[in-house]
Amino acid sequence: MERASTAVAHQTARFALGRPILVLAGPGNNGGDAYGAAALLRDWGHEVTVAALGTPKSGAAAAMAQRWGGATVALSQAASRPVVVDGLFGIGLDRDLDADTATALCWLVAAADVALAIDLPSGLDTDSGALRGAADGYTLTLALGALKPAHVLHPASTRCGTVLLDTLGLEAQGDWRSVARPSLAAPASDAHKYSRGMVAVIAGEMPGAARLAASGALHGGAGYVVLCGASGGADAIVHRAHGDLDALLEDQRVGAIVIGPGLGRDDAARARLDRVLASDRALVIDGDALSLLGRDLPSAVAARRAASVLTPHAAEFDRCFGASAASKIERTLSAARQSRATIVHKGAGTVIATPDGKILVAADLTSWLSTAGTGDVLAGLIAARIATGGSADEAVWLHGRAASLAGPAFAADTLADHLSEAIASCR
Ligand SMILES: NC(=O)C1=CN([C@@H]2O[C@H](COP(=O)(O)OP(=O)(O)OC[C@H]3O[C@@H](n4cnc5c(N)ncnc54)[C@H](OP(=O)(O)O)[C@@H]3O)[C@@H](O)[C@H]2O)[C@@H](O)CC1
Ligand SMILES: Nc1ncnc2c1ncn2[C@@H]1O[C@H](COP(=O)(O)OP(=O)(O)O)[C@@H](O)[C@H]1O
Ligand SMILES: [K+]
Repeated sequence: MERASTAVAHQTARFALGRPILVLAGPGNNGGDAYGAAALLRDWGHEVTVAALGTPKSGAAAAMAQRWGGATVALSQAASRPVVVDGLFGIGLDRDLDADTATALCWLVAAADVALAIDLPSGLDTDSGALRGAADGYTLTLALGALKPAHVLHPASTRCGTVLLDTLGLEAQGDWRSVARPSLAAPASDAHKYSRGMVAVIAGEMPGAARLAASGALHGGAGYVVLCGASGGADAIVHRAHGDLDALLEDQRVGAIVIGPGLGRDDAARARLDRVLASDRALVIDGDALSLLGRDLPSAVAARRAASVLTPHAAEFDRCFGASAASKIERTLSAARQSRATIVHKGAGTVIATPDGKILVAADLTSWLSTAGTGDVLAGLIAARIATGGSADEAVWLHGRAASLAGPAFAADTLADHLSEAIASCR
């Protein structure tokens, strides 16, 4: 708590620039951090007011309140100040904020020029990222010890402002980490198109979606991309008829197959899906393929001999694994274990889980990705990374970077054009 209060005081001082500071102190250790920071800021010469909610419950927090020693006002009586430090609740919040607390907090945060949350904005569920009365408008959140799921999961993440992490020297081992820029080498000097990674995309009723996936694979670094059952698309994509599917599944050079984008849900689609599932090729299973399998998906995929990557958005995830109130991280991990597949659970705050229990979160994806077809590009890109010996999280990072490079209001058709620059930044 000493280290936490000091970190909070330092960050606050950097932003306060002499302006009056209001510190909100709750009854738990989050409040303890707040009292300790208030005492330091006062000792450094800042004008500090403390608004208290309840009395400190732990010995450590009580000691910090004693160190503050000065007067406190009740939260409900607090006047606004240009700088607000929120130490009402952190990871110990176990129920919604009551209406009076939520109202006072919302008003004080909104009225401040700078609002800093200690560890978490008060009123967020740490593990699920659900809103439990939190205010809007924080400038920054100083995460203490380690990042918590609420810092990266939607909707909580949208309330945090800029998240800064101070590990406090605790070396806390989290069970998940953020998707990071991969390091990608250029192809070996003796590379050829097949050794670079060969990807097959199986088309269906809506060939445009499969074309987008093929384009994602091609621009994502694959050496050879076959589009099976659809014509058109980039000139470098090789076309095969649906009649060639069995031969393609036998082709040992094929490193990964994408099935699902635009596949359709009729009998022909189902028959193609069953043939592909029975193959010993690595698969990326997306869109209609996920919906066709529905609740049969976990067992159908777990029975496969080769690797599978599933790329559901929220509705597809529920269709395959059932709806639940548990956190996106827990649900994705459980789905990965059940299906013995890597799951890329898409959406604002994409969560990736592997069957061996590794969890990665991509929190800072641009919301311009929410346009039709970007998921198809991602499916192809994942296949390209897998066919070249890489991983799904590399693809998620590249997809996010390409979307940032594409700028606002891009169309999925142009997203793959930015993958080259995204890959170039991964040396
Ligand atoms: N752990 C570490 O390593 C470190 C932890 N650190 C800090 O400690 C923080 C966690 O502290 P914490 O565990 O005391 O929880 P915290 O969020 O202060 O609140 C819990 C209190 O609130 C109460 N309560 C709950 N919900 C409520 C509600 N809606 N409305 C009203 N009351 C409610 C609940 O009591 P109850 O009323 O349920 O008896 C309990 O008294 C963490 O975020 C970080 O800042 C750092 O100092 C450094 C390292
Ligand atoms: N609000 C958002 N913020 C960030 N990324 C998003 C958001 N909405 C969607 N995405 C991303 O955009 C892609 C959309 O995929 P998907 O829903 O399958 O669409 P489609 O099937 O039309 O391609 C996914 O990669 C998803 O993570
Ligand atoms: K807080």
